[in-house]
Amino acid sequence: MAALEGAGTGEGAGSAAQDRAAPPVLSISGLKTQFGTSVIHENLDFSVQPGEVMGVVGGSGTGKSVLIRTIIGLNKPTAGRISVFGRDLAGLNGAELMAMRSRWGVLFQDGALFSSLTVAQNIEVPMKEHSDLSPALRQELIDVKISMVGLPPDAAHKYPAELSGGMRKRAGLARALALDADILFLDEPTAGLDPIGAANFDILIGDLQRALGLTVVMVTHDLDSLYAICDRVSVLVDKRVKVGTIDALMREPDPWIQEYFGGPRGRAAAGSAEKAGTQPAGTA
Ligand SMILES: Nc1ncnc2c1ncn2[C@@H]1O[C@H](COP(=O)(O)OP(=O)(O)OP(=O)(O)O)[C@@H](O)[C@H]1O
Repeated sequence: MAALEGAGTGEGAGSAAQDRAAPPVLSISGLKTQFGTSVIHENLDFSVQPGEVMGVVGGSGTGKSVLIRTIIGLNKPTAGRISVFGRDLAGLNGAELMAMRSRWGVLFQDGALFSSLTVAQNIEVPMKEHSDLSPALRQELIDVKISMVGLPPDAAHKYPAELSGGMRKRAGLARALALDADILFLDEPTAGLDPIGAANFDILIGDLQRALGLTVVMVTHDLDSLYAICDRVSVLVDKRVKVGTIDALMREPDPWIQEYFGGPRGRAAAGSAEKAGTQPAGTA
């Protein structure tokens, strides 16, 4: 990883506002994850800068979802250190961890909404858990979040089963942003959407990232998303991570990386990004 970390200096497609000189928002060092005898990550090191959109890719089973779950504390690292806003997560007490959790939002693949709650009630869950806002203020904020993710106002009273897949993802995003998060973790946000729905969701994430100054860490299989909104990409391969701009990664001899970015799908995504005038990450 070290050879590539910070390899590209060009601004990416996502967030021109990222500050490479500032202390990282997220810093991972020597991370090892093991389940029984199965080692998933070995000695991972990487960091994410404020305002950066970091993609996370890798073959099936390389531990992309486990990485996100480990960062947000749902899985305990076997070894290594995870720091967010300069604080080692392992050193936080319960109250500090709770406060830290209110600074990030998470959107899992299926939106992970509570099926027995309406969209408004789903968005209200983190507000109730992490804030002492009055019910009236919560209601006002819920309306703002619903509109922010491009849902119609009447979506507030609908149950997840009454929404399309794309709308469910938007509702999940509204819930992830319920508390004005600084960091957004997204696990396969465009999975299951048709290409137009996926492209629209990428645009929404890019717009929100810029408008709110978010730092985004996004697991994806979607090459179009990588080109459209990511500044750099972390590739999980052989239990390790290689981090760089797409441009820098394409110079990596690793066969999986070559196939992924240089294969037919990678070339098609690069071609459509060029046609659409989207600047591929790190090729400035
Ligand atoms: N709690 C757990 N206990 C044991 N093994 C686990 C656990 N969670 C994940 N794994 C294993 O860790 C490996 C990585 O899983 P993960 O879901 O992170 O893969 P992924 O890279 O996200 O894959 P995909 O692209 O297919 O979704 C898999 O082999 C999985 O079976």
